[in-house]
Amino acid sequence: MATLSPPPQLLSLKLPYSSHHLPFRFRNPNPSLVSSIPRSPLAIRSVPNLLSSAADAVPDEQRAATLRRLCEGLVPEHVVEEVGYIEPTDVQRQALPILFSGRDCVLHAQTGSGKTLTYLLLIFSVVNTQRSAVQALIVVPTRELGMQVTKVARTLAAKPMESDLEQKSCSVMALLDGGTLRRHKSWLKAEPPTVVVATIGSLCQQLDKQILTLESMRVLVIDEVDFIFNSSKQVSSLRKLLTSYSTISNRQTVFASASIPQHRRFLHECVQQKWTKSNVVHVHVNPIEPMPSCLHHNFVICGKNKRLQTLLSLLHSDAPHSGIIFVGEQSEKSKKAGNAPPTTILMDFLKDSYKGGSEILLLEEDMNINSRTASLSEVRQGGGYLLVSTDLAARGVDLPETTHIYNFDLPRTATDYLHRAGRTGRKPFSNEECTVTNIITSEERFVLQRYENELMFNCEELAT
Ligand SMILES: Nc1ncnc2c1ncn2[C@@H]1O[C@H](COP(=O)(O)OP(=O)(O)OP(=O)(O)O)[C@@H](O)[C@H]1O
Repeated sequence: MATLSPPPQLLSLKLPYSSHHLPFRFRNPNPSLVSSIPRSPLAIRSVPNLLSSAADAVPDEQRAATLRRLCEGLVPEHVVEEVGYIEPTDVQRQALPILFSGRDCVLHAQTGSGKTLTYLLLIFSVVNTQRSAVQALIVVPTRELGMQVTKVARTLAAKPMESDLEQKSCSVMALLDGGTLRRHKSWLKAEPPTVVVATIGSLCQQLDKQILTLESMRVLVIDEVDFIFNSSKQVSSLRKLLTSYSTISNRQTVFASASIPQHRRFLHECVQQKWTKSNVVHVHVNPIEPMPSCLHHNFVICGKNKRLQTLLSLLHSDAPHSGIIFVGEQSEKSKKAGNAPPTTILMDFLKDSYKGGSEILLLEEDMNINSRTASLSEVRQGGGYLLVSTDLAARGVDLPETTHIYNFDLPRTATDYLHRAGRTGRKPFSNEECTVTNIITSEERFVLQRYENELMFNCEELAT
């Protein structure tokens, strides 16, 4: 699908504007950007049409609006400066005016398309740092994603030295599984942070003990919403949270994911259950191309007992600077039989046989929290890496330098494929080509074919 974006341009430039303060709580969006979006309840089915007609009605000059222009008068100046990007991605261009108008949104856009910045800009436009209360809550499925979102939010919130010292800066707390809840409890009691990024388990503990309350909440974001709804461990807590939040007045709700299976049903349920207001907007970017187009998909067929050797020859021929190797979870049966986990077998093999320069790191649920944190921070340090991971790294984790994905085991569903593949190709305006290579047996070819049909991409066979 054609994008609305002008040609690629230099990214990550800090804009040369002075950093005077604009009002934090000025909530009127640029009227011409949202004037064609009716405020009355929407027929959900008409939402995609409505969005495209809203975009069509926007004059060319506004269609090319910079991020700064979209945020003008709504997001504090120092936050806009910290963003650094000039051009909005498609999801940012389409969703920001709607979010700034106060509407609830389902952000449904490709992996790596900038959904995080979209909802964070909304949060910075809404919160009042003079109030000592938690006003925004971002729920994420994993500790790893939580740490990443917290880091981006804190970077954006950081105020420059020369800024108005009377204005308090926005504080961001990470309330994540594996953290020290006692420390959080004292923090929440003494000086509530403005924004909390939480995994649902840790969040519910604090809500149940009434250490954290929802009363002053203005924005609730559920990131990777389909994953949390699909997780038997997390879904009931999420439903409970959404039901409690639905009683709060003056609230805004945002759901985000690159995959929202049966999205019409989901939207219907959101309205029925009052998780969102009835005029919720479904911002669906690139619906006919769910997979980023810069990805090349390959497969190699080999026997089950040849997979390690096949991976090794792929690594030697690709010589990836930075790559992720996804491995399936160990089955209960294999655990009971006392077998070593597949991740351990693969790590041992690579450490012995792989002679490339990249550091080999591991990320999986069974590691202790400190080792998990250490692996990801080493990867983020730059330099080359080969990260061996279970699906723990498949959702939301942003490692923009990753150029190669290897599915050592085929993912269980097309949705899992989409998210694993989406750990590469994460530089929105880059032409860099990234590859996803699947190591499969001949029996698995038809499963991969099914994913290709479902996600509308082509996979090429590599000669061995
Ligand atoms: N306007 C922009 N211009 C250039 N890069 C951007 C822009 N907005 C965000 N990015 C960068 O794009 C990368 C991907 O963004 P982000 O992590 O928000 O993707 P996402 O849509 O949440 O993906 P996923 O569905 O995988 O979670 C990040 O490194 C982010 O800094």
